[in-house]
Amino acid sequence: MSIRLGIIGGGVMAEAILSRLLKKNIYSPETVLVSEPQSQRRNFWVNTYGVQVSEDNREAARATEVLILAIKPQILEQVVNSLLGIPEKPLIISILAGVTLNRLEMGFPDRPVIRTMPNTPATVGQGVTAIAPGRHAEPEHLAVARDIFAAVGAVVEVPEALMDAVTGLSGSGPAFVALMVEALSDGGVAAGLPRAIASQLALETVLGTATLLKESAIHPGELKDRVTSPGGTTIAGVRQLEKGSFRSTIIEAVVAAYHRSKDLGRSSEK
Ligand SMILES: NC(=O)C1=CN([C@@H]2O[C@H](COP(=O)(O)OP(=O)(O)OC[C@H]3O[C@@H](n4cnc5c(N)ncnc54)[C@H](O)[C@@H]3O)[C@@H](O)[C@H]2O)C=CC1
Ligand SMILES: O=C(O)[C@@H]1CCC=N1
Repeated sequence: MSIRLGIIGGGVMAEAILSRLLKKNIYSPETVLVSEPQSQRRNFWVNTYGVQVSEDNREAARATEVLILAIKPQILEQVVNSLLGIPEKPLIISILAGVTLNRLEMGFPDRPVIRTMPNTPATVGQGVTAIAPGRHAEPEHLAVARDIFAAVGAVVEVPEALMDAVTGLSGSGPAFVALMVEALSDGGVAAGLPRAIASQLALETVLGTATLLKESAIHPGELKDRVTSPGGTTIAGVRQLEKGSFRSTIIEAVVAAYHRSKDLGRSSEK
């Protein structure tokens, strides 16, 4: 059977995306090929998902429909070189942080290319992916990319100039939120809770608050006002957060990740 979908780099994000595509029967395992240099990881792919595997990137590039680049930005050049002269013309979808459409189109001249930024909640179908089409991407290519990422969560289309900002926020954001869940749990333990209960309370609080904000569409500041009783417990905590520059620290974390994404893009063009 011919390969419809090729994936170069079978790591964390490849698995987050492909596991859902397979689960939703958008691709069947025998039509997918993951190219991955680590033999242990290749075995994992075969044993867990039944997809085809290879250590040769050119095998993945035989894909008739889509080739997803899921390697680290730092090895893009090596991967581009490994694919020089491939005759097939699948739609190329990059999930690489920072790497510009200009760089991708230099590596894959005249081919349809779409730059995207998914995030790890894709693993449970709760991701959000921003997509930006390249010069040769037609509406039907965009539709294919939308279908792929809709299988793992929400999809937004943004101008390419905003992709580094997206990376700083939703691409890196799951790590920032995970740190916050961990810190909430630590706070509970510091106040005397057993760890297991503290972790459950922390996680459910973040999940419940996010769901409430999403379903009610109220502004986060309004929700904060609803929780803070005059002279109560919450305002005592908010006061401490403000002393510790909580919001400013998060803002600066997103901006630092945005700058790092830009740096990765610049290095990949050298
Ligand atoms: N981890 C995350 O939360 C997100 C990552 N990304 C982007 O996704 C890309 C992949 O990230 P992860 O999955 O986290 O990395 P990872 O390190 O888990 O996966 C990369 C895979 O590529 C393989 N690889 C190394 N050299 C190769 C080569 N020459 N040819 C083919 N495969 C090769 C590695 O063995 C590894 O399995 C990165 O560009 C990153 O910027 C995008 C959104 C979120
Ligand atoms: O840390 C990184 O570079 C990747 C891109 C977005 C999330 N993880």
